[in-house]
Amino acid sequence: MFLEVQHVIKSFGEEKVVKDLNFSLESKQTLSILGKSGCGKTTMLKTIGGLITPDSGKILLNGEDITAVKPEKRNIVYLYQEDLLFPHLNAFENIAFGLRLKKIPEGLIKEEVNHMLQSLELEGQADKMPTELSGGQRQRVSFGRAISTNPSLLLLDEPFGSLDTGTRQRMQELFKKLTAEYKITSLFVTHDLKEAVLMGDQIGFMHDGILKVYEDKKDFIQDPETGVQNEIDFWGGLI
Ligand SMILES: Nc1ncnc2c1ncn2[C@@H]1O[C@H](COP(=O)(O)OP(=O)(O)OP(=O)(O)O)[C@@H](O)[C@H]1O
Repeated sequence: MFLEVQHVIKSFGEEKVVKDLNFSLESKQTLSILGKSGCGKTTMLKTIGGLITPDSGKILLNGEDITAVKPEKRNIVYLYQEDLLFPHLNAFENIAFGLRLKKIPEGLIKEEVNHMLQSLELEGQADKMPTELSGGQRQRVSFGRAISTNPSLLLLDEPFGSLDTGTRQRMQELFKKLTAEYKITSLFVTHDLKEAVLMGDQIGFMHDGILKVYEDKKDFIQDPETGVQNEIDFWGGLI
C-alpha cells in the first residue's frame, strides 16, 4: 500500500478528536472523505500532512515511516478552500514557484507551466495577478501550483467549497483529468455527497473521530449509519 495510517490518535486537551485512525490507500487512487462538521476531518488531513503531531500511531508513505518527518520534507501538499496565492506573483509565477525552488532549468519550467496552464484551461491568464482572476481561476492556479511539483500525496480539504455549482462541476472534471494525467494519490474531503461519489475511487465516512472506509461505493450507500440512502430517497422524492 502506498499510504498506511496505523492507529493514529489526536486529542486537543480533553477532546479526543481523531480516534484510532486506521486505513490504507493504493497509489494513484483518490479516497473521498465525508463527515459532519467538527468530526475531525481537517485534523486528520493535517496530521497526515505533518502540520499536527499525533499523540500516537504511525503514518507510512511508500513504505517509509514519516510520522516524525517535518511537513516540508514529506512531499505532501495540503490544499484547502481559501488557499492563498502569492499576491505579488502572476498566475504563471505562482505555478512556477515550486519548480523554481527545485532549481529546474528555466526552459523546462516554461514548458511545464505552459502545459499546466493549458490543462487547467487558463491559457491567456498567465500574466494576471491573483486579484485580477476570478475565484474559480484562482482555485485552478492553486491546484496547478499544488500538483506541478509532483507531490507524493495531495490532501484536499473541501477544495471547491466556495465555488458556484457550474464552476464546481468544471473543477471536478478537471480534477479527474489531471489526477489521471499526473498520477496523483489524494485524500479528498468534501461535504458534498455527489462530489464524494464522483471523485473517489473509494469512499470514507468519518463520524466522531472514527473513519470507516468502504470497499465499494454500494456498501457506502447502503450503510444506514451514513444516512446516505435517506438523502437519496429525499432527493428522489422531489424529482
Ligand atoms: N488547534 C485546535 N485546538 C483545539 N481544538 C481543535 C483544534 N483544531 C480542531 N479542534 C477541534 O477538533 C474538532 C474537529 O475539528 P476539525 O477541524 O478536524 O473538524 P472537521 O471535520 O474538519 O470540520 P469542518 O467540516 O467543519 O471543517 C472540533 O471540535 C474542533 O473544535
